[in-house]
Amino acid sequence: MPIFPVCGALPGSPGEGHMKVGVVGAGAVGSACAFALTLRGVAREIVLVDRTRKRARAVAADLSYGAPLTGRVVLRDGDYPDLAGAEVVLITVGVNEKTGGATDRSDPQGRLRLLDTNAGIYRELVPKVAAAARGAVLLVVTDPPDPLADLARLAAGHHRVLSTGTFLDSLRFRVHLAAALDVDPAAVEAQILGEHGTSEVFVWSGVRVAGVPLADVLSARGLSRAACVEAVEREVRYANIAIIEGNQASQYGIGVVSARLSEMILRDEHGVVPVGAYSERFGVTLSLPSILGRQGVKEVLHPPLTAEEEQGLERSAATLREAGARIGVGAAAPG
Ligand SMILES: NC(=O)c1ccc[n+]([C@@H]2O[C@H](COP(=O)([O-])OP(=O)(O)OC[C@H]3O[C@@H](n4cnc5c(N)ncnc54)[C@H](O)[C@@H]3O)[C@@H](O)[C@H]2O)c1
Repeated sequence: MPIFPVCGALPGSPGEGHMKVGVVGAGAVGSACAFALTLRGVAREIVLVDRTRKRARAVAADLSYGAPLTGRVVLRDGDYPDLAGAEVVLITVGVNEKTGGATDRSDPQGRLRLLDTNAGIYRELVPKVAAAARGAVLLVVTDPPDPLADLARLAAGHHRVLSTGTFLDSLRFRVHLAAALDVDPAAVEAQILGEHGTSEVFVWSGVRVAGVPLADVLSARGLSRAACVEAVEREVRYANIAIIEGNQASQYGIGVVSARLSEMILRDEHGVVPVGAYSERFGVTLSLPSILGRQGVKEVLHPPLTAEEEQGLERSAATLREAGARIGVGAAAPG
């Protein structure tokens, strides 16, 4: 329901560029997603759903008071049926790394430690989301997003399911490379592929600064590649844990990432970013550079990789297939 009484219809009309986005989960991440969606002017209507309705209502009300300075958007709290007509639904419910005990840098399981608990929540909730928001693209934000996207795809009964995957990791990669090289992150092209988790693959062979290969930039400055790799990977791999140690939850970066992905989908932009989608080749959801449009991933691109990176991607896929098997998703081995 609208936070405040509405006289007349909500802006826009469903099916005519209404741009309705659902955010399921109004915790730290869901609130940050709704905030970023509001600031970017992505949607005309944002519906927040949480098991604690009061929380969703409070977040929607809080954002509503800033919305007149952003764009024309109506924010509401709601229940699952209120997601009807949404074109994109972000799913952010579940335990986070802090409450789920996934903040140990030496734990090879990493975010996969949250899988069993969050899979239980997804089994119950995704059918309700899919029944209400029939044509929507579902964007899985909850950790670990890749196996949960596989579960959500089966529970929803369609393929319009993405995981935020390694888009955020890739931005962290760009930001730390840019800091190391003292350049604008916008000039750095760099990607992380595979799992949003400990088996992720840094594609060092593809790093460019305004088209110039990293090796050339480093050698022109007399810098060591090994030192750069070690320092940047350490920062990026544990970026979430460092944030949680200072502020309980990693939320703002993923909020902007989720809003930007929603925008690419709603506007049928054909943006190309590393995002998690089911891969026939790997038999599981994992991140590869993907062309995003109104129905989700339109096409996946396979960048050239070194033999080592290729092996890393195979290992990442195997890790995710094992995780899927653990929750009964039973991803088939690739043919
Ligand atoms: N994909 C990424 O890159 C990324 C980044 C940061 C966090 N995350 C993940 O996002 C998730 C949410 O994190 P958070 O910090 O917002 O947690 P949080 O505890 O602040 O919020 C979770 C919300 O989910 C709601 N919820 C829980 N179970 C529910 C259910 N069954 N039905 C409806 N609502 C329910 C809770 O009421 C709460 O409001 C975690 O899994 C976290 O690890 C993912």
